Amino acid sequence: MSAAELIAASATAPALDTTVPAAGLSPDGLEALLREIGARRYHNLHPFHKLLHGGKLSKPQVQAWALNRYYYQATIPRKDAALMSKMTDRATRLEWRHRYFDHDGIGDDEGGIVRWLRLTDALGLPRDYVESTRGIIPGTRFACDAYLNFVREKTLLEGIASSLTELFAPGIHSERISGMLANFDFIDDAMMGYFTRRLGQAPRDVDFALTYVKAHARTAEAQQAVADALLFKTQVLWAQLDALHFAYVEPGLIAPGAFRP
Ligand SMILES: O=C(O)c1cc(C(=O)O)c2c(n1)C(=O)C(=O)c1cc(C(=O)O)[nH]c1-2
Repeated sequence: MSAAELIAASATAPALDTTVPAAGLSPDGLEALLREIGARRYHNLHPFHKLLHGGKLSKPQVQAWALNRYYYQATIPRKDAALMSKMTDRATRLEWRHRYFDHDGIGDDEGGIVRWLRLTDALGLPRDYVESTRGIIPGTRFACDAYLNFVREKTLLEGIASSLTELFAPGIHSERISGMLANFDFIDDAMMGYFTRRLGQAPRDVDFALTYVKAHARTAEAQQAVADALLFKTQVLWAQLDALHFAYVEPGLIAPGAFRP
């Protein structure tokens, strides 16, 4: 689907109603609502991703994506550390802590952030420039910081619910690996290492988070907060791609100081 077709489809799509009924939902009813939010709002639908996975971007545009996405990667373990500080129960912390180590690394595992830097290295971006985050666009910084602040400020249940976009991540990761390998001659298997690894990690993460949310959101009010948290998170992801599209696709207005191909 082209960007124009996507825009036309979204203009005529029926509204998404995420109101939880006053009597509340069953745990499976809540899961169905969350899956509906993902089906309608996840960033796999964003035109920028269609361009990326379809090989319709130039190498400098792919560099801009990888450079900006580094800030999301670097925010995730900070977010998970903030979330863990809200877990008064040791068993829950023990369940969650591998998510932190998945990104920062532990023992022989170098972790996701280093795997991401291997991608930016191979794309020709200097590591100190990437790690400094000097070149990211403002929209990336504000969206990622909003996610971190959301988790800091909201309840543990809302924080866990906001991670549930990962329910939909394995699909987009597979699409990205195969699409980018097939469509860009400057991408190879090693550069997709971050996503290949996530294919095994994300399903395990969401199993726990989804079970937790279904067990703990037992009132209509709590279920509404969960649905709202997931919606918020889809907006965190969407806003990053809107900003990238605006700066590096069209109209091509790059903020002062941001990476210029
Ligand atoms: O490539 C993607 O589209 C994508 C999306 C998401 C997501 O849905 O938030 C995550 C990831 N990747 C990812 O790699 C990752 O480690 C991750 C952690 C989280 C989270 O909210 O805790 N989301 C995501």
